[in-house]
Amino acid sequence: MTLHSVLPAALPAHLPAHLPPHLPAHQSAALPDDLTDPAPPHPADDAPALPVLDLRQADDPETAESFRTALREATHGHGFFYLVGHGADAALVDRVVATARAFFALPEEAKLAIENTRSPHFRGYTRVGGERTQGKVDWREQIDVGPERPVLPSGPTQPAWGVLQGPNLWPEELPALRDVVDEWTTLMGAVADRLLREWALSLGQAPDVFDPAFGDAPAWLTKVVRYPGRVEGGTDQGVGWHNDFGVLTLLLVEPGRRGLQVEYQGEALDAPPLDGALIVNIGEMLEWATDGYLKATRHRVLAPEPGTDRISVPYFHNPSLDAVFPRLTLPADLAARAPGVARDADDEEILDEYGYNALKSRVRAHPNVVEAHHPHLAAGVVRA
Ligand SMILES: O=C(O)CCC(=O)C(=O)O
Ligand SMILES: [Fe+2]
Repeated sequence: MTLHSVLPAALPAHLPAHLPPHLPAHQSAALPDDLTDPAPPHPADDAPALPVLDLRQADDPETAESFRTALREATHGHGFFYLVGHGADAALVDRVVATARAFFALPEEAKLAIENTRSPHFRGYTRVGGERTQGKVDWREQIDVGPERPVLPSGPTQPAWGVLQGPNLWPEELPALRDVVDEWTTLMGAVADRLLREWALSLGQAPDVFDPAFGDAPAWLTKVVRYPGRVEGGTDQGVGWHNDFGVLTLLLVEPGRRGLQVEYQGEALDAPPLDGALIVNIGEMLEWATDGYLKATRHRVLAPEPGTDRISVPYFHNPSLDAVFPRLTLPADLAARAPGVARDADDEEILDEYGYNALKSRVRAHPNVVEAHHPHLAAGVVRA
C-alpha cells in the first residue's frame, strides 16, 4: 500500500462539453499483429495533438481494458497525454491557481525569507534566474515542496541522496498555501497511484508491482511555478528541454496559458492546457522499468509573451529515496517494441536507484543550493 489509497468518489462537473464520451478509435487500438507501431493519428486542426484519456473509463468494466490499452499506447508513443475524469473539481483548481498567484504577489522579502539557499534539502523558493536546465538559466520562479521527514545523518557511509529529506519552507504571510498544496498533493497522489495500477496491468504485471518502490516513504515533489513574461532581449527559456526524473508527473496548467512543448518524432508539439484536464507524462523511472517501452519524453516551456505570465503546478509522483526501481519482464510483444533506456536530456545515464537519479537532477538545476550547502557535489553526483 502507498500513502495515497483513496480516490475521491465525486466526479468533476466541469468537464468540457466537447470531449467525446468515448475515446477516439486510435486511442483504443489493439496491438497490430506485425508488432510494428501503429501509424500516428493525424488529428484534425482543432484537436489536441496529444491523446485524451478519461479516468472514469477505468472504473467501467466495459471500457477498462480499452482504457489500459490507450494508456499504454499513449505513453509508448507520445509519453504524454491529457487526463480528464480525474476527480479534481474546478473550485479546487481555481483555489490552487489563486493561492499560487497570491504567493508570487508577496513582497520580494517575504519570498526570499524562504529562499531555497536556506534549505540544504532543495526546498523553498527559487527566485527567477536561480534555476538552470541544460546549463542555461530558466525564466521562472517557484516553491518546491516535498514530504516532511526527519533530516538524515550525513557522513561518508550515508548515501548522498539523504540531503533531499527534511522540512519544507513555508511563507508565514500566506498559511493558505500550505493547506492548498497539501490538499492538491493528496489528491494527485491518489490519481497517480490509480494510474500506476492501470499501467501495471496494461504491461502484463500484477497491479501492485510498483508498490514496494514507494513503500511508506514516497519522495513526491510538488512545485508551484510562475513563468514571468519575456523581457526585451531576454531568454525565451521558461524551462529548458528535460525529462522528468521520477515515475510520473501530473501537471496542472493555468487555463489559457500556452507554452508547454513536447518532443515527438523530432518535432516540438504544442501542448496547451485543455479545460478540465491534467497533463500527464512519465518520468525516467518508468522508462527504466520498461526498458524504454514507455518513454520519458523531453519537454520544455517557452517563456510567456511580454506583459503576461503563467502559473503551473507539477506534481511529481516519486518512489522512496532508497528504492531501486524494478526492471519488469514485459510480455514478448511489448518487449519487442522496447528500444532500451535512453540517456537523459543532459546526456547522462538514468540511474536505477531513485535517490541518486533525483539528486543528480536537483544538483544540476540548483547550483546555488549546491554552493551554499553541498560544495562537494558541485563536480557531480557520485553513486556510493
Ligand atoms: O510548467 C510546466 O508546464 C511544466 C514544468 C515542467 O516540465 C517541470 O517542472 O518539470
Ligand atoms: Fe518537466
